[in-house]
Amino acid sequence: MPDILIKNTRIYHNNSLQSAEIIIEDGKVTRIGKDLRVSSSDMIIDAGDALTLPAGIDVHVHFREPGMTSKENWYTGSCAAAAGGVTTVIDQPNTVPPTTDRRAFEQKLKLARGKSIVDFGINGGVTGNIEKLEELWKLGITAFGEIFMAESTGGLNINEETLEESLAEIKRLGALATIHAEDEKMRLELEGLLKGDISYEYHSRVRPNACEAIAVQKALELVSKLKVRAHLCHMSTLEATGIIRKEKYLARRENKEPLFTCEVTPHHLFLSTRDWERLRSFGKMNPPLRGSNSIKALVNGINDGTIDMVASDHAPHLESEKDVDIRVAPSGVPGVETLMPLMLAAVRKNILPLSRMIMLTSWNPAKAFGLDRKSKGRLEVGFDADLIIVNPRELRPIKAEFLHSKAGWTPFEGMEGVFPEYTLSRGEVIWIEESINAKPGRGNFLEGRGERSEEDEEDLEETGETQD
Ligand SMILES: NC(=O)N[C@@H](CC(=O)O)C(=O)O
Ligand SMILES: [Zn+2]
Ligand SMILES: [Zn+2]
Repeated sequence: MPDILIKNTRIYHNNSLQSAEIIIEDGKVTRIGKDLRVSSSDMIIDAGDALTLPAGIDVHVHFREPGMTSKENWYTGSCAAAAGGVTTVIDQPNTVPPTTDRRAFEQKLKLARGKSIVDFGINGGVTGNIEKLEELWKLGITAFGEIFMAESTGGLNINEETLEESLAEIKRLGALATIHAEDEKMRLELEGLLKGDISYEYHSRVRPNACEAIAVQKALELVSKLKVRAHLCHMSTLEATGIIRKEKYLARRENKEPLFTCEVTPHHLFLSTRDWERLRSFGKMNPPLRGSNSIKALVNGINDGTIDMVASDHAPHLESEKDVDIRVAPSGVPGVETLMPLMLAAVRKNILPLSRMIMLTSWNPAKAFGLDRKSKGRLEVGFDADLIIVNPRELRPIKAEFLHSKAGWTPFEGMEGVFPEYTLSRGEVIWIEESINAKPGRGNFLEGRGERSEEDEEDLEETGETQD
């Protein structure tokens, strides 16, 4: 593997931006300093005073393969990630077949290994398949979920009883549960009441703020009852932010780390119910577009530590599928390629400080999903050289024609983003001069903590140890 010297760059270190040089050997950052001497370096990148930052870790993508490859596949999805400065993704289980047993997991793993150009984890589905959860965990899934408390793409939602039983099993395994929190009863009731409503905003009304708040409350009650580690996906409301802030405060008051983390998506931060007119059915996603009060609360939440990370919920659907009646259109918007550009643009616009943006996109997701074990999430000696080089002053309009997802459109069309000039994954330059520079299949599978090789199992049997 070539060694790389990045010179003439600035990094965020000790609470400030500092000039630095970075040496990368065997895929890892091995030295950070000034005027570093290298006898021979295979490649020198002159960053021209641009910033070098940790690349993004997107813990919530739907790459659609197997089964829905007209919308996306592991190659196109991972190219979109790389071009947007994301070098690690975690894929969701609502594919066809859903990732709910060994066979489906192995099928997805093989496809991803053959095609992904970025490193990846795979989540295991929870659909009432309680007897399969242990085998999925041992196969190396990153986490369970997203566990659907309400209907969304794929129809994998489960009822409250099954949710509780599944969470108890996930606790027994010592694994992490990720939860799509919306209240299905309320949604169904409102769907009946709003039968005559044919406006686009209907979708925001049928899944109102309370629909999320009720489910978040329920989920957190189960988390504290069962003491299971959990992660709340795509938080979108003022109410949920309030509940989470309070629960975290109560935990910390007792000197405990909260048992849960949460994420917010760029579409809930930067789009609102005002965009229904522009986006029409293209603005349909779960949870739905929200009003300005929620957006303000989410911005406060990302700044004060209530929200732990941003994730894209990259949910590609084709234009032809979206450009139909609001009730018929599938829910979800693409976003893996615009996650980092939009967050960097938000830093540029003083919506949040750069230090916080780095935490939200790299270290916090790495910690919460156990990827720190895999040397992910920091620009530091010893960590994987998963890096982006960006010029934060270069705001550019987002245009679907330059994006890599098969979706072919973006809800952020025309909005400003800061795109990476280079993306490095384990020291390999995979995005440079607006082009992908990577072979399909170079991405590594990042197996989860439950992964046990057959040898491990035999060792355990011999020593008579059992798993806790
Ligand atoms: N967010 C969405 O509206 N859709 C997601 C599923 C999900 O995350 O709920 C999808 O897979 O299409
Ligand atoms: Zn979801
Ligand atoms: Zn999702």
